[in-house]
Parts: sequence; C-alpha cells; structure tokens
Amino acid sequence: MKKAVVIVAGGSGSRMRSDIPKQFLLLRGRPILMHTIERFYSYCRNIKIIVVLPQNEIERWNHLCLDYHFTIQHEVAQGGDTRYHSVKNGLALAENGTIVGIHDGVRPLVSTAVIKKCYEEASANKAVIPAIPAVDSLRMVTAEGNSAIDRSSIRLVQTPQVFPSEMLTNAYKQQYTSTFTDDASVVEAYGIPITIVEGNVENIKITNPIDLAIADSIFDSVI
Ligand SMILES: Nc1ccn([C@@H]2O[C@H](COP(=O)(O)OP(=O)(O)OP(=O)(O)O)[C@@H](O)[C@H]2O)c(=O)n1
Ligand SMILES: C[C@](O)(CO)[C@H](O)COP(=O)(O)O
Repeated sequence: MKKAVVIVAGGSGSRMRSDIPKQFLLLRGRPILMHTIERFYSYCRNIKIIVVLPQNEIERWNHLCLDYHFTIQHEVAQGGDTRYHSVKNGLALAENGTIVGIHDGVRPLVSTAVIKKCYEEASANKAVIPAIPAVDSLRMVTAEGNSAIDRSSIRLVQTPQVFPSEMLTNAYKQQYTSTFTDDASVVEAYGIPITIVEGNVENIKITNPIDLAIADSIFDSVI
C-alpha cells in the first residue's frame, strides 16, 4: 500500500528560546528537520513526504534546502495555530487509500525499525503509536496534595503515529479541543482503539536547550 508522512514543523519552539525555530537549529552540522526527513526517506524511497512549516518560515526553509544541497522531494503545507491545525493542513495533501504517518519535525532520532513497525501494523487497519515505559517514579498532583501512581500502567508517547488515511482524515473532522495533544487522542475521541508498539528511547522530542546536547551525544547510536 502507498505510504505518506506528514512531518509537522509548524511550531515556533518557544521553550527552546532560540533566535530561529528549533526545527532549523543545527544537529551535527545540519538543520534538525533535514535529519528527520532523511529518517523517513531511508525507510522508504517512495514515501510521499509532506512538511508543515510556519508560513513566515517557508522562505527560510527554501534557502536552507539550497544552502545544504537538500534534494529529497517533499511538499510543503502551511502551519496552523496548534499542532492539531498544522496536522490538518498537512493531511489535506495526503491521498486517500494510503497509510499516513504523522511525525514531529523535532524527533530526528526515530529508528528505522520503529518507523517500519508502525507502518506495518497500521497496514492491518489499525491506529498505531510508538511508546516507551516510564523509568522515573510518578506522582499525581492535585489541589489537595499529591500521591504516587502506578508507573507500570504508564507509557510515554512518541511519533510517528500511523493510520489508514481515511480513518485519520475522518477523525480530524472533529471539532478541536485542547485535549487533542497528539493524533492518537484525536483518533481515540473518534472511537478507534489505539495500538501501542515499542518506541526507541533515543526518539526524544527536542524541546528544551539541553535536548540538543543529548541528541548530539546519542546521535551515533541511531544513525
Ligand atoms: N502550531 C504548531 C505547533 C507545533 N507544531 C509542531 O509539532 C511538533 C511538536 O511540538 P513542540 O515540540 O511543542 O514544538 P513547538 O510548538 O514549536 O515548541 P514550544 O511548545 O516550545 O513552542 C514540533 O515539530 C512543532 O513544530 C506544529 O507543526 N504546529
Ligand atoms: C505528539 C507528541 O510528541 C507525542 O508525545 C506530543 O504530544 C507533542 O506535544 P507538544 O506539547 O506539542 O510538544
């Protein structure tokens, strides 16, 4: 079955506190977003790649592609106010009858094995996400205080989150709510159960300044 990926890079990276959006910061001498795109191209040479960017950053991206001789074919869609809206804009460029993954542009260290497993499972008409167990102890904080929670029942969710295209497109017709923090939460609200596969621990979301140093130090164990 045909495959597509929507790589969302439409955010501003406010927690990174950098001059340019974090998806363009350099990791091993190249913009993070280029590494992320390369992960999917390595997995499948003919996957359709859709990259979502803030409208006012598209020109910067075009220049970066020229400067870094980046030639992997991709289509560009315009970002929205939230990740949900950016995904929806990217999804509009995906064809029916495909298996579509949604991946954060700032997760450049996803392994090929994880990408492959997610697409294979989704081909059986499932909604598939990678996740890893929690390694720290966990506490629930409420207005009354805080209490320990059973970490064996918790999973930390990653991307790519992969679905049959019609399932995802229909789910994304629901009205936005702030509980839609990822694609699984949108599809689950539409009534579809979520299948979890094991993610890779290196598949961090580069969010805060320290994550760039971590990504640099673990880079060779994935690529
Ligand atoms: N309106 C938005 C917001 C986020 N994203 C993308 O969703 C991914 C995960 O979001 P996050 O790490 O929170 O990125 P930012 O929103 O850019 O960061 P921050 O929350 O620190 O501002 C990122 O690749 C980001 O570019 C997006 O495409 N459109
Ligand atoms: C999609 C995601 O990366 C899964 O863990 C996460 O929900 C994104 O959250 P953010 O608040 O948009 O960074």
